[in-house]
Amino acid sequence: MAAQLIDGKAIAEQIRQEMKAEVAELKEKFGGKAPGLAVVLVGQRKDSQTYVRNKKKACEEVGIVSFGTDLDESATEAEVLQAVAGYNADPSVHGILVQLPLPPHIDEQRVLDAISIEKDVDGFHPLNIGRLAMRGRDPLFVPCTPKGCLELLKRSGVALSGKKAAVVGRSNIVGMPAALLLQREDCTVTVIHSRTANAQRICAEADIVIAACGKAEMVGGDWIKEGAVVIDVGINAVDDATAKRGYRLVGDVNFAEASEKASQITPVPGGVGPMTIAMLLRNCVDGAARTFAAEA
Ligand SMILES: NC(=O)C1=CN([C@@H]2O[C@H](COP(=O)(O)OP(=O)(O)OC[C@H]3O[C@@H](n4cnc5c(N)ncnc54)[C@H](OP(=O)(O)O)[C@@H]3O)[C@@H](O)[C@H]2O)C=CC1
Ligand SMILES: Nc1nc(=O)c2c([nH]1)NC[C@@H]1CN(c3ccc(C(=O)N[C@@H](CCC(=O)O)C(=O)O)cc3)C=[N+]21
Ligand SMILES: [Mg+2]
Repeated sequence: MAAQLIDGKAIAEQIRQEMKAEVAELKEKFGGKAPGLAVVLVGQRKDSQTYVRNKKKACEEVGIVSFGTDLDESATEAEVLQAVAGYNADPSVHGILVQLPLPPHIDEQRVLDAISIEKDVDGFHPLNIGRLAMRGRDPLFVPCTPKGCLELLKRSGVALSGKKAAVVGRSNIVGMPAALLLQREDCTVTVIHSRTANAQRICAEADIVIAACGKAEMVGGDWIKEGAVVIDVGINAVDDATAKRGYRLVGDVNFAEASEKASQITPVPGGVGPMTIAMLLRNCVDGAARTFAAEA
């Protein structure tokens, strides 16, 4: 039986429409003040430029003012820190995102730690992650990609409490926070990583699978339990001379195989990617609303 498609692109579009109305209300209530998002981009990576462009477009659609600093690949760490400090101090900026990865000569941790926790819309600050991990505590911001995965599950009517979930990958920005979020929803979570023995067999026991291992189509049909819900975070470019851009995107899940087993599944592209951007805007609007209320 073929799985039902979870249409991330359509759901993200709907969320942007909801936020558009909220931003208009905020403006009304707080004397015309609008949420502001600043994006710092270092270097000329094609994929990073694409995401940053998509973020700016989405901001405009929703009514968020976007700010940007584009630095050369050769920029120093001090220059990046200076851009962050400027946005930390700027009252019209409510969210700051430093696009990753940074060039190797720049210390990513030092830059991320410099972002004011009140403006950490990526949710990567250790204080936000720490609170996410603790019972009875709440972070100011939840990382956008895992938050997008959970939003897809909720809006697709997937019950989470008491379910077995498997997360393939344990990175700070996707796998680990995704596992924490599922656990907060009362799933019983197994985290699978590169040293996990019998990864396929363990994954095949899960009712819910979030795949974020960065390996094209690694999660095959035999990793998926009949009827499981599959969220594919992976974005992998594979060369394809017949494709418009010379490559096409595939996920970390073998879609053709997994969709024969799953009850619901996200596509790549058009799944988690658009939700990541929608959740970034969500965090930005929430941060601005908190700040406006505190100022009023
Ligand atoms: N849609 C979106 O918005 C986003 C998509 N992505 C995509 O999601 C994927 C994951 O990204 P990210 O978390 O940054 O990647 P990382 O490379 O940082 O992490 C990959 C994780 O997968 C694990 N892993 C690698 N190989 C295997 C294996 N053979 N078996 C089991 N686990 C394995 C690694 O284990 P170990 O810890 O042991 O090394 C690691 O924990 C990528 O495809 C990326 O492009 C990322 C961000 C946003
Ligand atoms: N500080 C920081 N925060 C991030 O959130 C962050 C980052 N750095 N670095 C890179 C990753 C990756 N990421 C994506 C965002 C959108 C799509 C997206 O919109 N994807 C479209 C396709 C895009 C295309 O066609 O190339 C889709 O899946 O349908 C993908 C990936 C955010 N990341
Ligand atoms: Mg680095």
